[in-house]
Amino acid sequence: MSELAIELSQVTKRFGPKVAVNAISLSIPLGQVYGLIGPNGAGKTTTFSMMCGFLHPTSGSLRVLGVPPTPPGNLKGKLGALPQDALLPPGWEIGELLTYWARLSHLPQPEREAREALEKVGLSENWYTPTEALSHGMAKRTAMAQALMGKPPLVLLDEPTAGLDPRIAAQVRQLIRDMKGQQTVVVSSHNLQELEELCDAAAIIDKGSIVKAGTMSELTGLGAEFRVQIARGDIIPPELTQLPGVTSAKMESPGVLLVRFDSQAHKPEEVISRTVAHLLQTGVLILGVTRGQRLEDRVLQIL
Ligand SMILES: Nc1ncnc2c1ncn2[C@@H]1O[C@H](COP(=O)(O)OP(=O)(O)OP(=O)(O)O)[C@@H](O)[C@H]1O
Repeated sequence: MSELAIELSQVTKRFGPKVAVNAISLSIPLGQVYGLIGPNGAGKTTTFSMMCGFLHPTSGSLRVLGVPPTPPGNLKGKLGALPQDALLPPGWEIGELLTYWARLSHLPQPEREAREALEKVGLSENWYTPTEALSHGMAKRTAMAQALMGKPPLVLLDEPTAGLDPRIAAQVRQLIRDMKGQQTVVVSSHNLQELEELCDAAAIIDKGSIVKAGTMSELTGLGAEFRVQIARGDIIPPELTQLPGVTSAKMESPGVLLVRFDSQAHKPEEVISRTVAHLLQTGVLILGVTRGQRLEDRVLQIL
């Protein structure tokens, strides 16, 4: 198997005249938590559905765990998926339903898998609850439990925390953190703080195309820029660009100095310390220093 969990090459999906996904190329290494970011209608769910093998691309090619994802049997037992609007069949108790699904996936100890998965999503008390009696959040957690059963090497989660209360959402985030390095997880969410915390890398999609992709550190500029909150004093940017490593310096907004630096040749701590020392020497008073930019701000800037 290749070192890539997922590889999309020039993948396009049309629905009649509508181009939902437009020539996307994407590589997701094994063991990463990878985020799909984008506004409503960007094409995230369509991309997910193609990765799961639920939809066939109009053109381009996909490889998931080294094989084409269609027909879906290609990935049997290797892929756990939480679709965006997971619907549970009526007339089942959830323990019974998960055990049935575990059997369908040929897991060796179906009932045990079902119990462990329900425990992970905080529903261990609900073994006998009928599917019709589940709240939206409980139904979502049941669907998530299905995706986790058997510890598949690849887990695709479309908006896993949307509609969950804060305590359960935090529990789901911890589950994803625990999978890091052991399973590959692709997760889409509109909660960008959540993705910033969880993901090793992400792609920002808009109108079916990737507008930016990279590691979280690249996306947030963590290794290449910092901001200094200025309380008082005169900033002379040309003086700052004379400092070793500093490539640009400008007032981004009143009281906020943005400094970019050459992260290949210089360590962040050295450039930051030199800059701060220079500012202090020239009588500038500083309120704080932050590295990079919040993912949310970055995404709003890009889209
Ligand atoms: N079956 C379909 N038939 C026609 N158009 C579709 C179909 N599925 C999706 N689309 C369109 O494709 C585009 C991408 O939709 P998609 O659901 O992938 O977006 P998304 O990024 O997941 O959005 P959201 O954040 O709202 O869930 C949208 O314009 C949507 O209307």
